Amino acid sequence: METLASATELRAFLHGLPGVDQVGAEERAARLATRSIKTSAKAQAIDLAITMVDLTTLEGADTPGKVRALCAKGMRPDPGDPDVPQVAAICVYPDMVPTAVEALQGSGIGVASVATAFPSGRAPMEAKLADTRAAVEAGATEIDMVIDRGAFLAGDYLKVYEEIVATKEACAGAANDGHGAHLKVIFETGELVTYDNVRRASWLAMRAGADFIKTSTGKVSPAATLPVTLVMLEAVRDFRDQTGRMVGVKPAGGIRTTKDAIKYLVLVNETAGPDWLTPEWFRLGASSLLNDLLMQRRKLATGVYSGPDYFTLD
Ligand SMILES: O=C[C@H](O)COP(=O)(O)O
Repeated sequence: METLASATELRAFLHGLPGVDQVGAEERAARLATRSIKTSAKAQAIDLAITMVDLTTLEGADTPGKVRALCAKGMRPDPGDPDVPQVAAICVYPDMVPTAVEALQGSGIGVASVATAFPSGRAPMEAKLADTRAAVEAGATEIDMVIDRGAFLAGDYLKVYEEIVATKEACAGAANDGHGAHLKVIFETGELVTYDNVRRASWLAMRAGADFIKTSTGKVSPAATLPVTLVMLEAVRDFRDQTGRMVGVKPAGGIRTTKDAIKYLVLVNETAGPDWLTPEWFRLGASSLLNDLLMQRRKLATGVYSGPDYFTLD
């Protein structure tokens, strides 16, 4: 993160970024989405995708029992096959963090908490920071904050920048061995409307210290799309070229099939490059993708399609 001269400097920087070629981005994403991969590579891709899943439940009706069941599923996605890798993280609301921390103890799986008045981002700053601190103190290893889209769309970039900086500071709690929680910054790209805004939000968040940039909350349509993710992957690639710092990317919302997951992996490889093809730098935020990955994995291994009833619900 860096010290900014002023709101004027930030606005000039963001508006000085090259505009996104909308047609070009959409065509490139569509072209990459048609790329086929060999069966052996598909098996590897499915396992890689499983390791990248932030297995998510973000419902008003979430209960400790549901969160514990999700944690069990994340640790051992297919009880019938111990070779299936575990997921990257379990993503929950802040009040469910203690339950997830306890259930995942010793597993190495991260506990991601949404924060800063998720999903709208509409609350006084102090409430947003308290939200974040509570999650970190309860043991969250990752914080998925939402930006203030209203401020962004009104052109108040400095406000958004300062919120990200303050949230990053709140992530540096006493928990997590003193290293602090990793900060993912959610743009809600469906509300930012243009690819130019997505590029601006990406650079704004990265300059403010984001560890990850994330497309969506899953509560607004459109959520994650391939072209939006392409724009974000270009941003993290260019940011590393300029600063030497790597930032991760997390598309989230509406990703439900193995086919979709593999399209994202191809996009990562071809846009940011293979350095990003690890759970450290790329995640798939999803509430109901894991079962399809498990079904396709089993089908590849046995030739038999097990059907959704075979696996526990996710
Ligand atoms: O961060 C993850 C999203 O909330 C998940 O959205 P989804 O339920 O559409 O998979």
